[in-house]
Amino acid sequence: MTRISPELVEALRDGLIVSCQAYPGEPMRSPDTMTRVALAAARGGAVGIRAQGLEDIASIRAAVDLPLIGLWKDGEDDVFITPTLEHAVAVAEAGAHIVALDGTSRRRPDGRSLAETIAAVHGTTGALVMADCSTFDEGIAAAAAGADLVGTTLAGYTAYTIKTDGPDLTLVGQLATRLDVPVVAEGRVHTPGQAAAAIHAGAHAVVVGTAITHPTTITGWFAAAVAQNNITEERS
Ligand SMILES: CC(=O)N[C@H](C=O)[C@@H](O)[C@H](O)[C@H](O)COP(=O)(O)O
Repeated sequence: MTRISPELVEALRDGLIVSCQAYPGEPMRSPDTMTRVALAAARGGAVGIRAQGLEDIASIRAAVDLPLIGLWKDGEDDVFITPTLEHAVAVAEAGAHIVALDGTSRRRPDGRSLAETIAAVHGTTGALVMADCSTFDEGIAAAAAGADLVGTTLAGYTAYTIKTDGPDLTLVGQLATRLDVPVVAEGRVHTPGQAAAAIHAGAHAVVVGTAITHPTTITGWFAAAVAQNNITEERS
């Protein structure tokens, strides 16, 4: 077992982590494609990569020499980001330096508490843990449960949180003020300005996914703007 050193987290400070994920059935859903996307992100200045699925994690770890946050989305339950200890251990064994897992207060499918899960990941794999949270209280609880990093990943994606237009910078700021562990801003960071604002709000690092690595969504943004422009011109 190799224990991941804290210097790896230090290497993420004030940096951009690029999330390279394609969803089931999408054209870019293949480990080779995601690895190429991650290599391209590394060339652009990413200090870390976030990747989903065991094959993508293994492929990216072999090809990209950057800290790797891994997760495994699975199941139809509310808790779907690396939902059980079994998933978390598999993510670490696939090559993730940091295992991202659901850090909310919701019941986990295997019945383990967050603290039990984190302790077991630390004990059996040596990987670090990033807790993907949705509220201030969850972030505080996740740090107390032993999380090495706390992310705002699920803010706006639980039944009891509101999806802000853009990243939830208020939550980032509140957590960064209170916590000793690094806070990672993640979710709906769509512009360079928002990424910079997240660091300014106190984030240790910022994760950007969709706006860099999901061409279907990005194309949709442009297509909608062009269509809107056509409507405006027709009216004038
Ligand atoms: C809620 C959820 O399932 N988030 C996932 C977590 O890994 C991904 O689908 C997101 O793309 C990622 O968090 C990055 O966020 P954005 O794509 O908004 O930059």
